[in-house]
Amino acid sequence: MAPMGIRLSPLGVAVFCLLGLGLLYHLYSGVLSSRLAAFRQRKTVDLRDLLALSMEAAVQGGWEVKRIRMEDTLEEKSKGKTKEGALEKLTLGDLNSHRKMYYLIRNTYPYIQVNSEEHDNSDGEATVWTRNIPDEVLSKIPEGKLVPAESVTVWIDPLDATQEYTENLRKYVTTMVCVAVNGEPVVGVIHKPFTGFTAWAMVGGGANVAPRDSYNANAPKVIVSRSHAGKVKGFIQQAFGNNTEIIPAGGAGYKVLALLDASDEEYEKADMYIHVTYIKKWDICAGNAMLKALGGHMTTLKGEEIDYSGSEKNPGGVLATVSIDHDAVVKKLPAWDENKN
Ligand SMILES: Nc1ncnc2c1ncn2[C@@H]1O[C@H](COP(=O)(O)O)[C@@H](OP(=O)(O)O)[C@H]1O
Ligand SMILES: [Mg+2]
Ligand SMILES: [Mg+2]
Ligand SMILES: [Mg+2]
Repeated sequence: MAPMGIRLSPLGVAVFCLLGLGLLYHLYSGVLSSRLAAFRQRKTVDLRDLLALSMEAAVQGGWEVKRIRMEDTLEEKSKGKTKEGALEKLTLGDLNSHRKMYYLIRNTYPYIQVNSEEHDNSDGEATVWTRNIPDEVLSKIPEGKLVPAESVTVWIDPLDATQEYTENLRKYVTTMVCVAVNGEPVVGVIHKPFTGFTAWAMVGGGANVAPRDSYNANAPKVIVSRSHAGKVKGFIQQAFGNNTEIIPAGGAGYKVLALLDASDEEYEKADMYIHVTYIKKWDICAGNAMLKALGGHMTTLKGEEIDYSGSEKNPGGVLATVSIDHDAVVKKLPAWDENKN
């Protein structure tokens, strides 16, 4: 019996409850669907998959780099000047390689951040990764490693050593991909289009290159830029003496391989790599990941770690070593002022 003599019909109660539920649904559906969307975006990616994809991208970009060089259709242009006033060259090799590499990665993982040195206005390429992981990777890295997609930044250099590419100095030319997680470089791929060799490494995973047996930290052979050298020679002589052997070479990727035991051709066997001008993160991230995976270091000239998220700029120079006391080398370097080099 309801109070004050009102009788509730069961049908009325049911209709009332349904109306109430409808109202609640209406009020909360917006909230629920946006929560659901946010949940879906919390995607993960497997770093071993990203390594294999990076290798595939570097190889496919490398085919374009090689083809354009063989056909001698570089269509060399200038993108402008570096901070120090050197011409920044751009060729069809850089652009075609960018298209292959960038869209292969973007189409496979549309929700991760990919930063390439080059850009294009085309509609892109309809390529997707085959999901094939090379046996050499599977045997050295038996298990995948998941990370949140939003923590990943991929850096692409579709053609490193463009200057040397235009001079037909083929051995310096590489294509590179790097994967950083929360700004830390963890996967590095450096591919040589003209020998077909692909160097790869994953921090805490494995690598197909290794440090050499010995390095000379006291009287080192130092590898440096041949086309963006700045005042590197004086800087090195101040640290290690006037008779220090300095090896000018093209390409940031090449110079990292010259520190290692890479098997595809003869390298100069450098003990350290020093760069003093304004290099970008797509030039150095892959080498940094590779050295880190092998127990080595790449830092600014003050010994600071380089953060591979956010802006592409690295104004603090580069010191790269492996199997030697990196901090002791930093201490030997002259005081560093980025505005004076
Ligand atoms: N001061 C600078 N400003 C801009 N880019 C620089 C630079 N110094 C070096 N780089 C880039 O770093 C790479 C290696 O340089 P180097 O061969 O002189 O050691 C080259 O990459 P790209 O060829 O991909 O442009 C070069 O353009
Ligand atoms: Mg480069
Ligand atoms: Mg480049
Ligand atoms: Mg360039």
